[in-house]
Order: sequence, then C-alpha cells, then structure tokens
Amino acid sequence: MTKMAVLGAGSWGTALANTAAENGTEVHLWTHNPKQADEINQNHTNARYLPNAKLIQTLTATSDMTSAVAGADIVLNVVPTKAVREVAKELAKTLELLDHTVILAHATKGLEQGTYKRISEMLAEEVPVQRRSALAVISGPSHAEDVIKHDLTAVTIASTDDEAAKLLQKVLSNRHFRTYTNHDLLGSELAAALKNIIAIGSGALTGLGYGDNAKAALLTRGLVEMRRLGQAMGAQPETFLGLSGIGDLIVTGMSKNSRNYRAGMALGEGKTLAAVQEDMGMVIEGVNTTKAVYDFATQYKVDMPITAAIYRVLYEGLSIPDAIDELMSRPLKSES
Ligand SMILES: NC(=O)C1=CN([C@@H]2O[C@H](COP(=O)(O)OP(=O)(O)OC[C@H]3O[C@@H](n4cnc5c(N)ncnc54)[C@H](OP(=O)(O)O)[C@@H]3O)[C@@H](O)[C@H]2O)C=CC1
Ligand SMILES: O=C(CO)COP(=O)(O)O
Repeated sequence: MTKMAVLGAGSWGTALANTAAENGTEVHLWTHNPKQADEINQNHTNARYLPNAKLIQTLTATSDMTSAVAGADIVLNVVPTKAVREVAKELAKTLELLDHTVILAHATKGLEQGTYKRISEMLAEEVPVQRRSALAVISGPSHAEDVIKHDLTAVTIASTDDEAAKLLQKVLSNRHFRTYTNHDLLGSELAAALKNIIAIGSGALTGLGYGDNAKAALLTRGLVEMRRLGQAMGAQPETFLGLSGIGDLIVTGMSKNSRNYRAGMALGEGKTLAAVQEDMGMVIEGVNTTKAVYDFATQYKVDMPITAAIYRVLYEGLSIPDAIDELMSRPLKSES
C-alpha cells in the first residue's frame, strides 16, 4: 500500500489527506498543533478549518514529523507559503535522520515574500536532492469545502517525473476527484499564485456592486496578464488555458468559498486591508503575491496593468474606484 504524509492540517491539507485516505492510501496528516491532531484522531473532525465535515476514520493525524514521514512514499506539503521554508527545514532534518527519500509534492499557491521564489524552489533548496526522488505540484480549481463534500473536482498534477506524477494521480483520483498530469511545473505554480491577485480584484468589483460583465472582463484580461508574465518567465502558454490557469481563475474569481475573492469583496465594501486580514483567520495568499508579481512585471518588462492597479490599492492607498477609473481610461488598443 502507498504511504503518504501530508504536512499542514488547514482546510486544503485536510481535504487532500482525506481524499487519499478514502482511496485506500495510508495517510498521516502532520500538524504543528497537538490538540488538532487529537481532535482529528478522536472525533474525526477538523472543526476550525472544515466545520461540519466528518473525516474518514482511517485518516490519522500526528504532531510528530518523524512518525508522519517514516516509510512514506510521498510527502505532500500544504502549509501556507509563509510557513513552507520552516517546515521544509524540519522535513529535511527528519528525512536525514531517517535516512529516507520521498517524492516531494506540494499544493501551496504563492511566492515567498522577499525572495519571490516558487514553492518548489524553496523545497528544492531546503530538502537535499538525495532525499527527494521527484518534485511535483497539485494545482487547479479545488476549494477544500467542495472537495470534502465530494463535489466534482478536477486538478492538475505537474511534474517532470512521469512516474511520480502517475503515483500521485493514482493516490488522489476517484469518481469525484479527477487528476490530469502535465510537465509544466513552473507554469502550474505561477498560474496558481497569480490567479489569487485577480481574484482579489474580482471580489472588489462585487463588493462595489459591479455585475457579471465587469468580472468576466477582469478575469479575461487578468488571464492575458498571467499568461504574458508566465511566458516571459519560461512557462508554457497552454498551461494558462488549463486547470491550474483559467480553471483556477474561474473558481477563485467567482466563488465566495475563495478567501482571496472574499478579501477583495470586503475591500470593495470599504474595509481596510489590516481588518480584512484579521477577520479572515485563514491565509489570503494573493496579498503577498501581488507585491512579488508587481516587481516581476518590472523585472521581466511585462505590461500588467490590473496587477499594478491592485498593488497600488493594497500597498499605496489608491482607492478602488480610482483604480477602476484608471484601468478603464487607458489608451484604447487591440486585444492581444
Ligand atoms: N483552502 C483551499 O480550498 C485551498 C488552498 N490552497 C492552498 O493551500 C495552502 C494552504 O491553504 P489552507 O489549507 O487553505 O490554509 P489554512 O489557512 O486553512 O490552514 C493553514 C494551516 O497551516 C498551518 N500552519 C501555519 N503556519 C505553520 C507553520 N509555521 N508550521 C506548521 N503549520 C503551519 C496552520 O496551523 P494553525 O492552525 O496553527 O495556524 C493551518 O493548519 C495555501 O497556499 C492555499 O493557497 C490550494 C487549493 C485549495
Ligand atoms: O486555490 C484555491 C481554490 O482552487 C483556494 O483559493 P483561496 O485561497 O482564495 O480560497
């Protein structure tokens, strides 16, 4: 039987761990909170992150990284971006002590603050190459709240290692959770991070009372920006038309399950960014990603007017109505 360790028992880590356990995989869910591990083991719930969900009884949780990782074929990191490096350091030490090598996957959607590194770059830096046989990312339109209810979901598993991608595919797929493989790790990770920025913008439009035309325009032109930057950075343009691109952009940019969309809505309704972040109680990855991508746009000389407008709203105090007005009054141009 395949054995998997999932690191991070927030909403997404728990939903992915539960899916793999339902498929018959031996899954150990690692959390840094021993009380949360007890709750999962004793009550089969994770009330803070997935209220009302009953988890499968075969899913076990632990706050001991060694017991989670010992003998695992796959380690799947699902902690938020800001915690990835710290958790990866602990993982590297644990694998070294165990003299063990794993397929190292992640499902985190962001870029490291300050360095702007992708998640797989951080993992590769922290976990020595002899301790990982492959790197992979799971990405796509997949709110944990829907996955845990067995709503139909399809995601991408990107890796340059076909065998690793196929093992992950086998472990996660079932009649309600379908997975596709591709080779574009860079594009899948970038698209996953970038769509959160546009989702904040889409939520802001809703918060201000704008309708579906406005959101469709923003998502479409947002996708153009995402693909433009991705191509400049070496990603495959078709990835942006796949599940981790337009697929995730649709779900995050239209759904009240999205923390990024909800954050945008609250900003559109007039709340401050600090208040929005405090009220959410969960990670809003798009806020930090906006800064990284704003700087990337300059570095790679890519025109990203929507991202720039959202950056100025978040970090320079531009009002959202003024940002919209500026975007709508830009010189007229062709669609490309
Ligand atoms: N939620 C979703 O539907 C989806 C989320 N994602 C992505 O998955 C990633 C995780 O998101 P999500 O599960 O929603 O996040 P949540 O905010 O729901 O949970 C984050 C989890 O990480 C834990 N954590 C935070 N810091 C650390 C740390 N330093 N060491 C160990 N654990 C830590 C938190 O613990 P504590 O409770 O103690 O703070 C919590 O258990 C994000 O990048 C997100 O974009 C991707 C697809 C879907
Ligand atoms: O990436 C996600 C769904 O695919 C989750 O988005 P949020 O972090 O905005 O909730």
